[in-house]
Amino acid sequence: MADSSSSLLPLCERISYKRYFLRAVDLTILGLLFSLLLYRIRHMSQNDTAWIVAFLCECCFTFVWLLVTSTKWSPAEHKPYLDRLDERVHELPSVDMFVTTADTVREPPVLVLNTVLSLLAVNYPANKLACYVSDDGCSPLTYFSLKETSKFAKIWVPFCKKYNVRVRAPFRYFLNPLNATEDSEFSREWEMTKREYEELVQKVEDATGNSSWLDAGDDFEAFSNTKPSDHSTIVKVIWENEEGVGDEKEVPHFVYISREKKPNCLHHYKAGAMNFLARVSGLMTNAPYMLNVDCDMYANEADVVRQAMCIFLGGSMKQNDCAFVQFPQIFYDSSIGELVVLQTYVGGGIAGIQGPTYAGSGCFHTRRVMYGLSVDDLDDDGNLSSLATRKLLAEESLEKKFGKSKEMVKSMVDALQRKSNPQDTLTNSIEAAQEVGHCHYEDQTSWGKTVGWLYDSTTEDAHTSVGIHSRGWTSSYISPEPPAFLGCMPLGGPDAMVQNRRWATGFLEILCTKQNPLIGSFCKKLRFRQSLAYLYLFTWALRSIPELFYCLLPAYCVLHNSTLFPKGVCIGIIVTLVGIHSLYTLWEFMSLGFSVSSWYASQSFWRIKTTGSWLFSILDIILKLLGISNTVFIVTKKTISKTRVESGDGPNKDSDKFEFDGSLFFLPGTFILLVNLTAIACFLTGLHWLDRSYEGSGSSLIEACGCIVVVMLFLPFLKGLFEKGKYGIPLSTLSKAAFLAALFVVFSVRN
Ligand SMILES: O=c1ccn([C@@H]2O[C@H](COP(=O)(O)OP(=O)(O)O[C@H]3O[C@H](CO)[C@@H](O)[C@H](O)[C@H]3O)[C@@H](O)[C@H]2O)c(=O)[nH]1
Ligand SMILES: [Mn+2]
Repeated sequence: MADSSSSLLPLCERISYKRYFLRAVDLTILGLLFSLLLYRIRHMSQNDTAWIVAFLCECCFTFVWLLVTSTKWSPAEHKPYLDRLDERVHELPSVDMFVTTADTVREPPVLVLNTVLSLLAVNYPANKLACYVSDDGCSPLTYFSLKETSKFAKIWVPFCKKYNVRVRAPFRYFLNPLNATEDSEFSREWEMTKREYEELVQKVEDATGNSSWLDAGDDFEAFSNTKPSDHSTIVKVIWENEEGVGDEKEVPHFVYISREKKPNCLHHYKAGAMNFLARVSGLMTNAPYMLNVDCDMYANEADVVRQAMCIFLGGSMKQNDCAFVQFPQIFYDSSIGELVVLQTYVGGGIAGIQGPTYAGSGCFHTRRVMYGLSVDDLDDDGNLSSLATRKLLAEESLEKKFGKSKEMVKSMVDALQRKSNPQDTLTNSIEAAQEVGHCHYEDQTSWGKTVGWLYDSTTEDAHTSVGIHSRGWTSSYISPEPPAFLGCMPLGGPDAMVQNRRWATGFLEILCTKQNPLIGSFCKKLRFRQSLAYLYLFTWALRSIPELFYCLLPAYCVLHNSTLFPKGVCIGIIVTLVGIHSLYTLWEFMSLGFSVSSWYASQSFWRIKTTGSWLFSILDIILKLLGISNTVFIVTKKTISKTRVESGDGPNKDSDKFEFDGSLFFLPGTFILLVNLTAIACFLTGLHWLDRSYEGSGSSLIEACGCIVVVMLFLPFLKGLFEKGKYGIPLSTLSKAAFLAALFVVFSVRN
């Protein structure tokens, strides 16, 4: 274990950034927002309803900016020192690695097997690793492709380690051609490995859609007569690294699991899958640390596990309160830099308070914390305090908390007391593993409530995260270059809208649970600014209402001939506000290597998703609270990118066309566009002066400019008016929007 001699340099360092200039910009924006509010209050009596609505919207924006300023105030991250780890830690702890998959169509098996290969090949002793794949689709195809993967892994893992390959997901590695000047042994092995990989892909592709191989033996019997939503638990040890000594040629343990599913039995989506993974791995290897990645997020950095260990084994006792280490989610196929920017600046800011939020993928958790421990349950030396031991380890309390399996309870006790007693052979635990995968196993236990990944939100990651921080733990953020994990993201369009709706719905659901950050801050151990940071995230959906109104206000004012913006020199407040905010966000994008067009696309997409997806999140919650329908987790569609890895590994910046479909998501945006276009047309033709006399206080060029800005923000919709096929707005959406726009225009002019 770690040599804790105090004279030694630490394994990691916390770096905090002061960012004085950016703080000044944040405060300036806040100041301008308050001046605007003040101006509105002083001129309230001279203006009409539009003025009040604008004031209310701006109150919301100011509140959000307060949260943003507090969140971004003091960013921090951790820097690991791998060489020091190698010098000092001779016995590395074990790590169980979890991959979840759910749907072979939306998540192509070739993508899943690449993620698995990248994990099996990391630079870490193979006898300290185990990889578990949870398949919520109960698909024989997934199982088949993983079995084939385990054969290829015996070639791939030694190859990667021998030549110190950097990118260990073959689909990315083989995109780059072989450098001809390399030595011939390497060339031969490279060619051979590539051939083997292509054969693997071919086998998997042949097996897709052709089920004759299902009869290939008893091994697939468990899958006969199963449906993704109705089947018994399946646990298959695909590869067991017997008597592993951590040699370079070894392949870590590799297990396939699929928990039981029955109609009418809640399975809690990914959170349920993660809890089953925690239990099965507890029974089999019981490693003190668990890595969780989504099936598309391959390890792009071979040293990633050792990097995380630098934090956990950091040396000082203070590090004991680090519950998890989160790496940012970076994407290899997206032109939208938005999430990267959000993670760097907002995520980095949260990291400087109590620690980053758990983001669902690319995260190392400590098993004990996931079993529900609080910081107070530990003594200074990291052992369970005597009080906690009494409280936690009483036999009946354990059963009530963790379920009836005796083996499970034993593994829990071992994990809580930091004794890892893995089974001699994994196959011994198969029976117990099947028991804990029963769909009623969690009934009346604490799973999903205080133990494991938390239920009742479609963003189980954020929910679990706030639960952990509320128990007093901290977390650490590492953002190495090149990125440790890379995944894929849907480009702007229906898939992205569905995903954003799920996130915003999930966040709002958390506000309705016991993990509401305000409760956490006042009654538990969530730090105040951390709770504000969570509040910033969790109120995303609510922002759709003021944003929707604000996109309609300029048009309303032009049509109704009323004033929206300050007059005279005070218009400078709005102009400066928009100018500074645009430059600030542009700088954020460009500082991370994104282009001006990517910034523009993101500003536009932000408006589109706020008024589209997030509005429906509010509806989701209302329906859930009324008991009419429950929220669902729709898996995001993932595609295998065929573009070459460029030197910097940055995201590709091609294809930024926005796609549409007939869903209601695109109705509000189309409506906003039509309304604003009508208002501009009316302004240009002078129609708004026909009805009434100009009294000096009506709308002017500035309100019309507001309409132009809105149209510019909804540019993908404007283009969509003239495009055909998937890039065009469907006629059904267009006609509904036109009808609503006509009502709006009549309402604005008559009112
Ligand atoms: O019933 C389910 C549904 C999903 N998944 C898995 O969950 C992961 C994430 O699903 P995905 O569709 O990729 O969601 P994203 O929105 O891309 O993912 C982000 O947001 C989710 C919360 O909304 C988190 O769970 C993810 O970890 C996080 O990366 C995937 O590996 C899925 O296979 C399951 O195992 N079972
Ligand atoms: Mn994903």
